[in-house]
Amino acid sequence: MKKNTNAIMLFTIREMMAGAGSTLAGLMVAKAMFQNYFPYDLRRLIKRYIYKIMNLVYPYINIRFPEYQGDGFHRSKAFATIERYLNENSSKQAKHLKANIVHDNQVIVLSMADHEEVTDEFQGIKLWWTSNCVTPNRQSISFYPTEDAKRNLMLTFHKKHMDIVSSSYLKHVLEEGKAITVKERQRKLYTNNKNENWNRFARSNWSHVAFEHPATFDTLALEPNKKEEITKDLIRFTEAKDYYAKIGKAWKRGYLLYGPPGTGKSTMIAAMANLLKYDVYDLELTSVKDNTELRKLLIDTSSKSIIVIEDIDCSLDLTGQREKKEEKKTEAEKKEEKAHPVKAEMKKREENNNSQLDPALIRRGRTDMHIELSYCSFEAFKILAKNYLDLESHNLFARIDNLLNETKMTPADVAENLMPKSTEDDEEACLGRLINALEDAKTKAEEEAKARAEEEAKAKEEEKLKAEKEKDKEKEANGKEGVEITNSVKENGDASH
Ligand SMILES: Nc1ncnc2c1ncn2[C@@H]1O[C@H](COP(=O)(O)OP(=O)(O)OP(=O)(O)O)[C@@H](O)[C@H]1O
Ligand SMILES: [Mg+2]
Repeated sequence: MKKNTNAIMLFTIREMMAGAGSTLAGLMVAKAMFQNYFPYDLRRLIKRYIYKIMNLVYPYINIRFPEYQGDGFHRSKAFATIERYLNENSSKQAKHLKANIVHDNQVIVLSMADHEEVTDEFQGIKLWWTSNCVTPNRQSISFYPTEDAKRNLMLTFHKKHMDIVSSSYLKHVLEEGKAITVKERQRKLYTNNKNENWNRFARSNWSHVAFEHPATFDTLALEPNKKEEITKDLIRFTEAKDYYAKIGKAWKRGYLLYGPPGTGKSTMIAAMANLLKYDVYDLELTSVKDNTELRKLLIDTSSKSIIVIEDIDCSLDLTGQREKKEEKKTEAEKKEEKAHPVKAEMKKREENNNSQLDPALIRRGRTDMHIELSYCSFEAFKILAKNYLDLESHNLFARIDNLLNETKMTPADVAENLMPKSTEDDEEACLGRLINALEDAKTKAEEEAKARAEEEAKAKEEEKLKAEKEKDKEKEANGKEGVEITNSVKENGDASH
């Protein structure tokens, strides 16, 4: 039964083909006659008049955007951008769509299938876009690879709208298309840290992987008003292209994020990248040879990118100040650092605060906004409790609020305590663990403060004793001198007599 159906279908097509064949044959004969019996000049004249008449009766203008331009090897950027723009409309309007699977088989992007038409409206005018595909007619057998089908997009509109189309519609299509491309593209995390797998012949100085950090401003534990201030600043910046051009300033903005380890500096960078849909360039300054290389790296970044320099205070001594600081270290300090390198590194990181940085680096213009990320506040804790336990309130919150006021704990440590460690770990257990950790931290801090106070008191006592001894010594010395003076006075006195 099924076989029969197929057969009927085939028959019908053959019928149509036969009909079309006779029409085509008729046209071919007419064309051959036209070419054989009319002299060249007369043919040209006739063609010109035919076009003129066509122009009079056909009031539309067609603009064709081929997929490949020039050498035929490079896909036209305009084509790709227009395609993106049309995808937004076509997936709602067109009945035949093509599915393109992108981003490692994770995302399906629908686009207009060949020979589909969609309408668009702009400033009250109507325009039509058609997608065409011309397959080369191959009549001979060739050993060479076959030529691909040529695709193009055709824009049709009434000729009275030519001004609007050329002055604003095309610009609008390209800008919208670009914005959609940015929104949908697989973002990348670039790094200039060349490992052993580094391809020496690669054209770029950056290597990259897909950027897939899930952090967002919603999940970032930070006071809501600070969050709002930062996100508003970022959005204002992205929308200020014309403003930057007007004031003659390069369209870039520097943010200095500072704070102890585990307070969310790197997390915030990921949240910024996700908010703006920008690529991230992780610039490892210690791998940069000199200024020329740095400049090359910066030139080689794409637009819409966030360039991150982690631990800027530790990675490069821009003014040689750190070297001087190193030189000033006492032998004992150097020995201590060698014996406990991890502790020394932690200390260095703890010193990572605003005031320790080279002023040239953090002055306005280089870094426009300074953002301090600090120990976990109660507001920040509430966000973490929502993220990790889906909890908005609990009777243990008040206790945690008090403890957070009394002791310092980084959001990283709070998060670690809140995270359920087994299936039996319920919210009560997680909050209880955090309370224990906070109490431990408080006791430890108190003990440390006590020990420090004792040490300070001891040092002061020692200092006092030392000072007293010095004084005694001085007195003794002064005493001797005094004696001598007395003697000399006496001698002088003697001499005067
Ligand atoms: N403010 C925060 N909001 C949400 N999660 C946070 C926050 N701070 C820290 N975390 C959690 O702690 C982990 C470590 O934080 P992150 O790497 O952002 O800290 P950092 O400030 O960059 O530290 P470092 O100075 O060591 O680089 C993150 O993966 C995240 O899970
Ligand atoms: Mg970090």
